[in-house]
Amino acid sequence: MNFDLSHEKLFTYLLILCSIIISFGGVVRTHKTTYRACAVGRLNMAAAAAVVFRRNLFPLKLGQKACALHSSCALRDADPLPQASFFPPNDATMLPPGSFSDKVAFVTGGGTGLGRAMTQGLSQLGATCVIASRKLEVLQKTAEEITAQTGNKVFPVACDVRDPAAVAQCLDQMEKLTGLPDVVINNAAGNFVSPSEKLSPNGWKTIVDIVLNGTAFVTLELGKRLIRQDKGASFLAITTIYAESGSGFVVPSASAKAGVEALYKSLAAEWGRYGLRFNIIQPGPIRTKGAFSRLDPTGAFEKSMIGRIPVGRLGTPNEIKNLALYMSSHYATWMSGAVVRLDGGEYVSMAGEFNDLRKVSKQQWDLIEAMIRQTKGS
Ligand SMILES: CCCCCCCCC/C=C/C=C/C(=O)SCCNC(=O)CCNC(=O)[C@H](O)C(C)(C)COP(=O)(O)OP(=O)(O)OC[C@H]1O[C@@H](n2cnc3c(N)ncnc32)[C@H](O)[C@@H]1OP(=O)(O)O
Ligand SMILES: NC(=O)C1=CN([C@@H]2O[C@H](COP(=O)(O)OP(=O)(O)OC[C@H]3O[C@@H](n4cnc5c(N)ncnc54)[C@H](OP(=O)(O)O)[C@@H]3O)[C@@H](O)[C@H]2O)C=CC1
Repeated sequence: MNFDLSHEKLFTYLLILCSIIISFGGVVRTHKTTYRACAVGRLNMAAAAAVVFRRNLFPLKLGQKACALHSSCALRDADPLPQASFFPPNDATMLPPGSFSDKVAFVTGGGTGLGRAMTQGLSQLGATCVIASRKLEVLQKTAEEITAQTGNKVFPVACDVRDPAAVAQCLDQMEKLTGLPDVVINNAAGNFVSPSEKLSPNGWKTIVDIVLNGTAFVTLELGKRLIRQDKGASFLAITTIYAESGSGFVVPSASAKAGVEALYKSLAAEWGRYGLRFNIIQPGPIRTKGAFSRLDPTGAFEKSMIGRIPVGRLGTPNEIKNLALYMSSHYATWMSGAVVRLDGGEYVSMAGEFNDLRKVSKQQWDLIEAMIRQTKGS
C-alpha cells in the first residue's frame, strides 16, 4: 500500500487525533473549571484542524499564512468576486404594503434562516403567520421578535413534520388560532454532507422523512382540509438546484427534494380545480447557520463555490423572501407548477461543458484562436 503522508497531512491527522483525545477528556472530567478549559481546548483544536484541512484543499498564498494559523480566522466568510459589485442584493421588501392583509400564512421551519426571512416578509406585508418546527423555544423567540417589529401576530406551533399525527394536531391548533391558511410555505428540511457509503438506513430515512414525507404530510393534510372548506390557497416548496441534477454527498437530500418537486408539479395539475396553486423555488447557496454548519462545517468549500457563481456572490435570505412573497401573492395567480431557480447563475455555470474556459487569459485566447485558424482547409 502506498501511504502518502506529507508533513502537512501528518500534522492534520495529529490535530484531529488530539481533538478526539481532548473531547474524551471533556466527557470524562466532571469538575466544572477543568471541563470549561477542556471545552475551550477542544474548540481551538477543532478550529486549528479546520484551518489545516482548508489549507490542504486550497493552499494559501504566503501573506495569508499568519491568519490561517490564528484560530479566530479559521471560519472567516469567503469574499465575493469583483463582479459582485454589479449585482448588489436589494434586501428591501418588493411588494406593496398590505399585499397580505387579511391573509393567513403557514411556514414550516419558520423560526430560522430562510423560513424566518419569508415569515418576516409576509408579516411585514400584513399576514397573520403560523410558524411550525420542532424547537418551540426558537419559534417563540422568532415569533415575538417579528410580531414586535411588524405589529402583526406570528403564532409558534411545535411540530415534527415527520409525524403525520403531529402534523394533524398542529393544523388543528392552527385552525383554532387563525383558520386555514391562504399561503403555505413548505420550507423545513434536514441535510448533511456525507459519503453515501457512510450512510446508515436511519441517516437516509431521517432526511427523506423530513424533506419528502414531511412536505407530503403537511401538503396532503392541509390540501384535504382546504378542499373540504372550498378555500383556495398558494403552496410553495423550497427545494434546491441539485433537485434537478442530483448531487453526490447529499444523496438523501437530492432524492427527497426531487420527490418534492414531483409532488408539487403533480398536485399543480390535479388540484388546480380546487383553487390550489403549487410552485417551487430552487435556491442556490445562501449563508444560513443551518445549511452551512451541515454542508460546509470547515469553511473549506465556500471560496470555490463562490468562484463558480457568475454573479460572484452568495444569495441573501431576503432575495428568496422577495421571490417567495411574489409567488405566494395575488400578483402570481396565473403561476402554478412553476419551478424558479434563484442561484446567481450557479446551475448553468456548473452544467456547461466549456464554462471553465473563463479561466483562459486574453493572451491564451489569441494563441488558441491562431491555432484554430491554422486548421483552415485541413
Ligand atoms: C460546498 C459548500 C456548501 C455550502 C452550502 C451550499 C448550499 C447549496 C445547496 C444547498 C441546499 C441546502 C439544503 C438544505 O437542506 S440546508 C438545511 C439544513 N438544515 C438542517 O439540516 C436543520 C435540521 N437538521 C437536523 O436536525 C439534523 O442535522 C438532522 C441529522 C438532519 C436530524 O436530526 P435528528 O432527527 O436529531 O437526527 P439524528 O438522530 O442526529 O441522526 C439521524 C441519523 O442520521 C445520522 N447522521 C446524522 N448526521 C450525520 C452525518 N453528518 N453523517 C452521517 N450520518 C449522520 C445519525 O447517525 C442517525 O443515524 P443512526 O446513527 O443510524 O441512527
Ligand atoms: N441555505 C441554503 O443555502 C439553501 C437552503 N435551501 C433550503 O431552504 C430551506 C431552509 O433552509 P435554511 O434556512 O438554510 O436552513 P435551516 O436549518 O435554518 O432551516 C431548516 C428548518 O427546518 C426545520 N426542521 C428541521 N427538521 C424538522 C422537522 N422534523 N419538523 C419540522 N421542522 C423541521 C428547522 O427547525 P427545527 O430545528 O426547530 O425543527 C429549521 O427551522 C430548506 O428547505 C433548505 O433545503 C435550499 C438551497 C440552499
